[in-house]
Amino acid sequence: MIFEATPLHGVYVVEPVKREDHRGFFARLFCDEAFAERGLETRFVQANTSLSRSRGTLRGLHYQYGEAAEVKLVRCAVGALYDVALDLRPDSPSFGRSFGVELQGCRMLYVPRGCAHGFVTLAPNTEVHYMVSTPHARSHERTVRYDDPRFAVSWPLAPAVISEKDSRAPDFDPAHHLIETLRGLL
Ligand SMILES: Cc1cn([C@H]2C[C@H](O)[C@@H](COP(=O)(O)OP(=O)(O)O[C@H]3O[C@@H](C)C(=O)[C@@H](O)[C@H]3O)O2)c(=O)[nH]c1=O
Repeated sequence: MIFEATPLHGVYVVEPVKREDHRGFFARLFCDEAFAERGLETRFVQANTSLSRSRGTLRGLHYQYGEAAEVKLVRCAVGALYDVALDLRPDSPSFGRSFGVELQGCRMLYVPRGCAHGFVTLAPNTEVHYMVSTPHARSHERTVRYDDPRFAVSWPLAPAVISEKDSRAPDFDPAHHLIETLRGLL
């Protein structure tokens, strides 16, 4: 597996190595040893999937705070998407910056604790699969609005479909977004 560093501390684009033959290919999507060698999370407790019917469906930017902070390993299983990590760790050298990458095929994004995550779909009927390191904790969820002026995330297209929760997320406020609970996660 190839781990490409990004401008965000601890965020990696993960490229599985494909072993090709006349049938097609084989690739590892997760390898405990390869992740452990790089000090990355190896314990995932949930594998999630979502289907977005329309191109331009935007989900995010979501994270869990405090003890519920979670690592995500995200892959687009069907279709294509533009995946974004936003660094909310106050003590991170890349605090406040975002990184986006197109995911399709085997390419994945590793999103560490303390980063918010979201995506916009680039094709109809896009299916996302992602593993998370901490159980879902509704009481510890926060959303940064996709168009929050504080972060000015650059999206490749305007959202055509978005949940009410995501469109109504309040403007960034360190107290509401509890970013102090994301200190010390580096
Ligand atoms: C995330 C999650 C949601 N749910 C429920 C809550 C709700 O009824 C329904 C849909 O939830 P949401 O609207 O939050 O789904 P969605 O907007 O797809 O949320 C996801 O967005 C992406 C960007 C992420 O990074 C994920 O961690 C997750 O937050 O599923 C669970 O039961 N378990 C879970 O782990």
